[in-house]
Amino acid sequence: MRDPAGAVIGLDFDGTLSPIVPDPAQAVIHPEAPAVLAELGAHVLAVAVVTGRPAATALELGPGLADVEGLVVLGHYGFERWEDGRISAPPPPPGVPRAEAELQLLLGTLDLKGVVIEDKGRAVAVHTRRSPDPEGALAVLREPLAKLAEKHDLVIEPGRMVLELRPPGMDKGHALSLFLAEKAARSVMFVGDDLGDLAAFDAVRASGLPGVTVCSGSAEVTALAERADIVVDGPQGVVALLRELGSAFSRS
Ligand SMILES: O=P(O)(O)OC[C@H]1O[C@H](O[C@H]2O[C@H](CO)[C@@H](O)[C@H](O)[C@H]2O)[C@H](O)[C@@H](O)[C@@H]1O
Repeated sequence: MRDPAGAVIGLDFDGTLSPIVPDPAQAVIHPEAPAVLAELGAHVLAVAVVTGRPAATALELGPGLADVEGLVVLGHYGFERWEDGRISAPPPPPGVPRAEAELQLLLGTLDLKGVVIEDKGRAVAVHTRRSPDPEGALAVLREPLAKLAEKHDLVIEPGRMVLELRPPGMDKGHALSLFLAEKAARSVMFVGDDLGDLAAFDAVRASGLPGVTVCSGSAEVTALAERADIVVDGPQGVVALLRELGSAFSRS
């Protein structure tokens, strides 16, 4: 609060800026989030959305985000970077299309209702939220998906009613650490809701900077709340907290 010009604010997308919905393609950012981020962005060193989504998808589902001055989107857990209208990323890993082709066959043999594949380009996610028994379906999928990931040099990223097969070598913690160093941040706040955000919480602690971790709370994930400095009530609570911060900076 004393030095906003040195602060980096990192935010997850789904479940943090955007309420969880059954169909990933229908997710949409909280309507007030872009304006609130724009106000915050005018005071702090940098605002970054750090997400498992492809950066372009986060921007599509977050109309108004691209207009937030100075905003950076670190997509695919940090493999991709969107800034000033441009995306940079390493070449996509060959294992993903191969794993996806086998995944279709695998799901055909398992006879699970309501299980849906999300083709993310550099990764592939298997969602169970729309299954009659989402947790049960996850339990059935865990082992065969782990084997499939290993076969194609990928790793499993578990999330809210989802198992994702993605390339190794990057996570939100590493992405946030690199960003803090690049910006020469003097303090940091990270807001997240899911297991993939724990690495970013660790990065906040490891940075040695004055830092605060915020959990966008839900009944679905409790591990994050246990590790957070502050717990707020889902995306509505996140937006309220960010609005309060922005207003406080504007007053001072
Ligand atoms: O890092 P994030 O921004 O939190 O992205 C993580 C995953 O989010 C999406 O799935 C989650 O949100 C969906 C829409 O609300 C929901 O239907 C699903 O159950 C959640 O797991 C997204 O579809 C994944 O690709 C992201 O990796």
